[in-house]
Amino acid sequence: MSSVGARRGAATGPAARCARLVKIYPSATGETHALRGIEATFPAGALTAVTGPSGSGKSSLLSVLALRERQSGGELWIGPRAVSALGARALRDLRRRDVASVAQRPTHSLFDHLTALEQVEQSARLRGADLADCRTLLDRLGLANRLRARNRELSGGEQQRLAVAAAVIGVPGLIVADEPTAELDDESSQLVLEELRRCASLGAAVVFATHDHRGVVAADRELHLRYGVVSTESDAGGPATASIDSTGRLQLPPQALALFPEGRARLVVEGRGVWLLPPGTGD
Ligand SMILES: Nc1ncnc2c1ncn2[C@@H]1O[C@H](COP(=O)(O)OP(=O)(O)OP(=O)(O)O)[C@@H](O)[C@H]1O
Repeated sequence: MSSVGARRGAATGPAARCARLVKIYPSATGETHALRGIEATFPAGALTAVTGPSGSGKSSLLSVLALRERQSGGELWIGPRAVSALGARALRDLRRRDVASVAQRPTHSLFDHLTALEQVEQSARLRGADLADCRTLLDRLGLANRLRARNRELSGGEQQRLAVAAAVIGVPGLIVADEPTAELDDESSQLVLEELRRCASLGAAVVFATHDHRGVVAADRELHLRYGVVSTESDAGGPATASIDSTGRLQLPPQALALFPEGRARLVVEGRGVWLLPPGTGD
């Protein structure tokens, strides 16, 4: 059984959770604060779509979640384990067996010298999965006739489906995919989303970034990022709720922000709610 989350049905606690997560990229001209205190939970058995405008921090969040990048601050728990407390060996084991990722550019997740079947078999071996499942999986993703093809012989869409296959074989507890349907037509997109759904139904926590309406519709929940924080959260088809972080901050949507040109508000706590009023206005 995976150490990350519940497997084979019966989903229980979160497969991953982050609190006050910060990611800062240093550069010659200064620092970019890509994540500014993310608070989020990624439940086992659920498909979470991470959305938001370009530059809002989706890929940065996914890279940290997938253990490809270390956070600059805050905490990330994978299953019960705080990532900041893990040594190199424990991290490597988690990456191999429990956390799978599909990079935004599929070739970054693939090896040029291996055939499609060999790529998936390699992941299967690392996770102790049954090698016989590899062909079936590639078949489900529409790649049955590309088993012996190498990357350079595959189309962008085929590479993307292959990267998904290598990530999901053996159903690791946490599957992180950066825009896994970006290169795909409707039919192939459907195959990928069905495969991610199958993994969730087997107990994996699936987290994927998307600009794609098809992806949002297929997900159980949506986390919407703006300026490196979770702006709103919603469950499938339900209303979005604004996210309030552990320090009490919440992000106003742009249309509400326009009501406060001075960047200040008067807070009136009343009964079960709170009024947010431009300074100087009456009750
Ligand atoms: N390796 C890096 N070095 C420096 N800055 C980076 C790096 N990666 C991302 N950034 C910056 O961090 C911010 C968030 O980028 P990120 O790629 O996480 O956003 P995104 O929401 O995934 O965008 P997109 O939808 O365009 O992929 C941006 O300002 C980006 O320029």
